Amino acid sequence: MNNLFPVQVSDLTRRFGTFTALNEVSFSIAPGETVALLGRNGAGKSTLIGCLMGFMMADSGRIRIFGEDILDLSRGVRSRTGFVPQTMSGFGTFRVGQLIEYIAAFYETTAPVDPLLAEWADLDPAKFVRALSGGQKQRLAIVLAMQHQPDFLVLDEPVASLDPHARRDFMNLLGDYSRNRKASILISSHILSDLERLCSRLLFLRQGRLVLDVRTDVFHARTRWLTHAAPELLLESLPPDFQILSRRPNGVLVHGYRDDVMLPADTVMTIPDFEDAFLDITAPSVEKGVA
Ligand SMILES: Nc1ncnc2c1ncn2[C@@H]1O[C@H](COP(=O)(O)OP(=O)(O)OP(=O)(O)O)[C@@H](O)[C@H]1O
Repeated sequence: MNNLFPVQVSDLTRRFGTFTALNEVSFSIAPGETVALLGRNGAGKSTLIGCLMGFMMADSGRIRIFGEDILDLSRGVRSRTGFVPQTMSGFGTFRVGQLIEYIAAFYETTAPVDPLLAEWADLDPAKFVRALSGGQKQRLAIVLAMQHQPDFLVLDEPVASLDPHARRDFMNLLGDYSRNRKASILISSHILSDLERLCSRLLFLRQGRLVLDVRTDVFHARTRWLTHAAPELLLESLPPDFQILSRRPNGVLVHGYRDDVMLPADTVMTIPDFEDAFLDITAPSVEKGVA
């Protein structure tokens, strides 16, 4: 693992009683990378995010943020991180403008909110937080997490309550932010089309395990459905570097596909749609026999 990566997660395991919510998860995030955290309900995304943000302790494994252990982060490193929760709660008695100033003080930020972010959020600073709609609260949560221009930003389903206009504009804003600032971004969302467009890397979690960690362009170039009337023949012919992600009665979804591999005659190769691939890769029923 590259020591210079701002985010390094190694062999992270988190249990709740006898249930293992995260199972030896390892990955890192480079500067300027926007990484999608993908998985069904209960796959472990929020647990992983909780550990990454220091809200929750892992049972084993290690997290380093900008070279520091998550259990012992300096104020300097904390001020380089930002977090957008699924829903914003509390602070109802603050006015929007007051809360923005209050949170900015923790980061020792004196600069005003970036005009593009402020324009996108379109919030009335005089309004009480308790009087905001769900989507407006989510916009405020985003402003609070990004106003100090973090170098590592984590977003846990940040767009669920945003309308389609606000969602599209925010995704564009986030893409520009990551490119311009070279920030490392981890985002979980169930809106796959957004993640496919925005993210340069994909992490697929299934039942607490990281089953695939891949660059988005590589995923598209090298993930294929292979089907054959005699699927056992097809399976026997697959080279060891083809990772089987999912099985169906007549074939397999593989990652690592190359054109130069000889497959049985009449093998049909198709390019999976991203949503279909997600459903197959993350389905718990395919656990058996899958790499
Ligand atoms: N405090 C807890 N006590 C017991 N089990 C928990 C606790 N928190 C989470 N879990 C379990 O851990 C697993 C992972 O939960 P987690 O919230 O991380 O999933 P998720 O991928 O974020 O799901 P979603 O998409 O629904 O938000 C689930 O099976 C959940 O029931």
